[in-house]
Amino acid sequence: MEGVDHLAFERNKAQFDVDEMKIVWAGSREDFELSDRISRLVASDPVFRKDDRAALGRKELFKNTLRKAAHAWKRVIELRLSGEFSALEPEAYKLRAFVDQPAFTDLHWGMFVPAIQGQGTDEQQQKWLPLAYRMQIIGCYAQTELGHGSNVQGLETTATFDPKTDEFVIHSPTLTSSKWWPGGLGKVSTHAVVYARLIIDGQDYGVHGFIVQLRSLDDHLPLPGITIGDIGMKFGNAAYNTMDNGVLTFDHVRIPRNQMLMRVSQVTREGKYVHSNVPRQLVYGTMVYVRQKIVADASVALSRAVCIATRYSAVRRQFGSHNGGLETQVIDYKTQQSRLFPLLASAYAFRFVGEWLLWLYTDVTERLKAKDFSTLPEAHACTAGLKSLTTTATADGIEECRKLCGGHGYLCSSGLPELFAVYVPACTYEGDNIVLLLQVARHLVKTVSQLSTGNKPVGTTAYMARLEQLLQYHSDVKKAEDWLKPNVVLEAFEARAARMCVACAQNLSKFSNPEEGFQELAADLVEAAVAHCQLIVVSNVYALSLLHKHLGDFISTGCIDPKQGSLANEQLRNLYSQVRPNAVALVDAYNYTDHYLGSILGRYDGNVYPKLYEEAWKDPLNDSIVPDGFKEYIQPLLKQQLRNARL
Ligand SMILES: CCCCCCCC/C=C\CCCCCCCCCCCC(=O)SCCNC(=O)CCNC(=O)[C@H](O)C(C)(C)COP(=O)(O)OP(=O)(O)OC[C@H]1O[C@@H](n2cnc3c(N)ncnc32)[C@H](O)[C@@H]1OP(=O)(O)O
Ligand SMILES: Cc1cc2nc3c(=O)[nH]c(=O)nc-3n(C[C@H](O)[C@H](O)[C@H](O)COP(=O)(O)OP(=O)(O)OC[C@H]3O[C@@H](n4cnc5c(N)ncnc54)[C@H](O)[C@@H]3O)c2cc1C
Repeated sequence: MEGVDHLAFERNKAQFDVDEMKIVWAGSREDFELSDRISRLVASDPVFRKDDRAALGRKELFKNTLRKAAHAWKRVIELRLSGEFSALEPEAYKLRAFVDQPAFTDLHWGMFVPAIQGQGTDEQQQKWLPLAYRMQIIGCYAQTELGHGSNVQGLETTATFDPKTDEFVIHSPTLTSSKWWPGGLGKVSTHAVVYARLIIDGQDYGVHGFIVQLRSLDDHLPLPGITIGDIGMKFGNAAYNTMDNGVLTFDHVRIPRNQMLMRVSQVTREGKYVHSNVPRQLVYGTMVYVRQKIVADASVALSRAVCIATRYSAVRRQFGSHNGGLETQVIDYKTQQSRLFPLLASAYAFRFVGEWLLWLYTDVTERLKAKDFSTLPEAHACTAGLKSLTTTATADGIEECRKLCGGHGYLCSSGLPELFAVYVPACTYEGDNIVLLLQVARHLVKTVSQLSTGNKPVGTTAYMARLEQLLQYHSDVKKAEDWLKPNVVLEAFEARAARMCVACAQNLSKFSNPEEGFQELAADLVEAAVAHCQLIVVSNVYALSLLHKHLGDFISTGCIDPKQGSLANEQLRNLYSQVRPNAVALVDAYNYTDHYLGSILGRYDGNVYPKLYEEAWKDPLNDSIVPDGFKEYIQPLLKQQLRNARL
């Protein structure tokens, strides 16, 4: 049977309505129709072709990115995808997603514009946003330095107020203060939001954001006192090398006072520092916004990998032929199912948790407008924790999908190597995942310690209010089906997270210096934070596979016993059998075009082998039958062997 038939057969097995599921995945019928329209539009546009990417050198790749970005912007305007004011509309965002190539525009729209929106005064917004919305200026987010990234308070760039001229002097005092990493900075941005230490009259007021023009709007040359370049090739071939991550130094560059972003705190004409009645952490607001976006995108990246691995696993056959019959589809191996189906479930779970986090983020944004800052710590902990959890699981999941596709998964034409290389920095950028989990742990430990003062935990930590009950809890699961009850699963996860947090809090209390204790117990704290974040995401299959993976936690905290652990495993196997006939339909529900998937192994028609064979011949090495270099390097060897043989 040919691959084409395999997938048609698989699709016929589905026990649910795929079209309905497409709408569930998209969020609504309107969202589905929009995604469907835009993905087809991108797929049919030759400028957005991407199958030639792997063979391009850096310069060609980058020029090609500029071309795509300019064309994307043209299409946004022509199709009126940008709404009245900006490309931060869902339509434009979708177009960007389906173009599927990181570019400076991500940082312009994703960080520069939100930084001005969130941290600029009304006056500053009126001045800068129209220019940014029309892309008459292009901006980036210049926070990280060569010497400091995670430790934002450790940044060294200075912005010294000069009362004589009513200006700030932006300066890079050391090599390690060079801005290093900002995307879009290296070759494109005309402006940046630069994070620097505010110095007034010799006093250091900590890190603040400043709008700084970097390049001339006429000839694109760096302005006086500014040195900029690209930081060099990154992991993977094409992958993230479409982005000009940059290095930037300032030599006493002057900017007007009104270019400090002054929503959170201000510097007056007289050089007085005034802090508004708002938490200083609002300066970190852009990071919270992007972390939420990253969580929403995790399901997209994971689902692409899962779609490729699922379709290919249904097409691929190895072993098990009897009497000359067909070999077994690798998707029928229980080990394949136990590796693949939890990822399939995770992609769905992350899709829904992304929606929930968007709700949480929208809620906190509305509250902030009304000067209610009460949910800010919860929003920070959830965005940080879920960013960490989902990106780690997605990066690991993409790599697992590559392995699930055997040798062919290692070919660029499988789409998986590039997907991994583009995705994996998400575990580092916008906050290193461990550093972010430690932020969650701080929030949890604080929540536990405040219980005794009568502070009622809220939001995702509300379960801690039932601490006594959770500390007494022992699962009453008696048979495998009991693990299908959502409450049974949820309680086990709550009890495990609560016990791990309490254990950390108790161990911390043994240290006279809490900071020292926090450093010493960091590994346990990270595990408690993971347990809490997993609790936020749990759902049936996903929850049980997690429970199985972290069985040690559940047993060692006394939430369940080993027998109940085996029952969970038994139930998991039952669930895999139920998922099996639906697997291909479940990935079809993502509605991805072949252009977007960019994978021969994941083709909708399953026609894998002929296309793999065809693709191999397109490699530049196959342009000639005898390779360049044969005469210089191969022939002499062969002749030498011949001589030796004669000797
Ligand atoms: C052309 C066609 C059209 C195209 C249209 C396109 C449309 C595209 C639109 C959007 C695209 C979006 C996608 C964007 C893609 C972007 C790609 C990503 C690029 C990556 C960019 C970056 O990496 S930017 C740099 C990020 N850097 C970090 O994340 C640094 C990490 N470090 C920190 O965040 C912090 O310093 C810390 C969390 C580690 C805190 O350290 P520290 O302990 O020193 O804390 P502080 O003393 O500073 O503060 C302590 C106190 O504050 C609380 N807190 C900390 N952070 C926050 C926060 N963010 N919010 C609220 N509260 C916070 C902390 O909990 C402490 O609280 P206490 O109560 O005092 O305990
Ligand atoms: C592709 C890419 C794009 C980026 N784009 C931008 C951008 O547009 N703008 C921008 O400003 N920045 C950008 N960055 C920088 C990025 O935000 C930082 O690299 C990131 O925040 C991690 O910080 P770091 O490099 O200082 O890592 P480090 O903090 O040096 O991490 C190194 C190791 O130390 C560990 N570690 C650090 N602190 C602690 C701690 N307190 N406890 C325990 N372990 C710790 C980490 O877990 C990690 O294992 C980008 C980075 C990448 C890779």
